[in-house]
Amino acid sequence: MINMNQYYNQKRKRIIITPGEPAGIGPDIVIMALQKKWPVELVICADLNLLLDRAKKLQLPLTLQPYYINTTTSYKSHSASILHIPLANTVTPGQLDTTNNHYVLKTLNRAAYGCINGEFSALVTGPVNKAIINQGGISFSGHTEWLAKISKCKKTIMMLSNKKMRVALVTTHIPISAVSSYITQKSLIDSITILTQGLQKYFNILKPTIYVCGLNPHSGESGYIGQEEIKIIIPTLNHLKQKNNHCHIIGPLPADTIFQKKYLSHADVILAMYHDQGLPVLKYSGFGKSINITLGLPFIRTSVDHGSAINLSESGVVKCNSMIIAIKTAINMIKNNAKKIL
Ligand SMILES: NC(=O)C1=CN([C@@H]2O[C@H](COP(=O)(O)OP(=O)(O)OC[C@H]3O[C@@H](n4cnc5c(N)ncnc54)[C@H](O)[C@@H]3O)[C@@H](O)[C@H]2O)C=CC1
Ligand SMILES: NCC(=O)COP(=O)(O)O
Repeated sequence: MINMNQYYNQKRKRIIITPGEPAGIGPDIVIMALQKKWPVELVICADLNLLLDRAKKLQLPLTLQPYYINTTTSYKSHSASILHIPLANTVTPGQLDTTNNHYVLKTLNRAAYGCINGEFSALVTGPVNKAIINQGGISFSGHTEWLAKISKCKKTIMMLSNKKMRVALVTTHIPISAVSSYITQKSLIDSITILTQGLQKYFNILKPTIYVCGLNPHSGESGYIGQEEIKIIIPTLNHLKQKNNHCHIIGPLPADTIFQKKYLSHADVILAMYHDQGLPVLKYSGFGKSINITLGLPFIRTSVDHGSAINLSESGVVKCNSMIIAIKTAINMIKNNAKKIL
């Protein structure tokens, strides 16, 4: 039986968008993306006046109608529904302010709980500034970890994607000194399982081919440059290769040579061991045209590939391609998942 939230969401798919850090470019890229006509209802979870002021400064048209759960709005360009969450303090673009941290997290929490309870079909996030949230006394390492906590998920997967490649990570926002301790049999099995299920469910890839990076230079050089491959990664992958029929696993391969055409043309995804092993390659191949997807949550979440770029807020030189691709990908993920439910 569906509840009232799900009923109104099913009538017209709703996507909730959080613009993120109010002093950064999040509001700018959301307003820019709203200049297009979208085939779903977009609900912006933010301060109404922040968006109207920013649109004025950017000289872009914007119409925002109050969001009501039991009415749906028509799809028009430069318009959206607004789920108003008031700012704590007036925003000066380009100036981070800890007093607005709770606002940022309130928008995120409201949007995430709305996805969990079926009110929205997907969450698209704009960039937050992790440092200012921590500076205000709240421990925050990223949306990925925050949403996992809210959703009570022990493990999720960060996967970035563009036209050339997908890159997923075993570990996310942790210090480099801690990475090795997070590379365990369990974390590898969980990562590959979540990745496989996510690619099947949302991208229609029935048996994904996953190329896996080693951790150490040259994948440990037979144990002479690090032992993690011999002790953990190779035995775990061998175990999965024998037991797991749901995906093709290749590796571990040295991270410095895995990102070449002959592998990428066969790989559905490259699984890197840590953030800066995989993401610089992906961002070099398409920064601003890539997106970030969290797999393993009980709802769809996509995001931009860039940060809050506070130096560019209101500058008018900001690019919104990543936000547009994040919304389009969320729509496709909703469609692919719906086909499986029917
Ligand atoms: N999804 C999210 O919430 C993300 C948040 N961040 C956070 O953002 C903050 C700033 O991070 P940075 O490392 O400085 O990365 P950044 O992506 O904000 O900026 C890197 C460079 O790219 C430029 N840039 C970024 N987005 C752009 C756009 N849409 N159009 C034109 N130029 C753009 C910036 O001006 C800067 O020169 C950090 O707190 C970081 O943790 C970073 C990545 C993703
Ligand atoms: N490098 C990706 C990034 O920092 C975004 O992380 P998240 O906020 O989406 O967890």
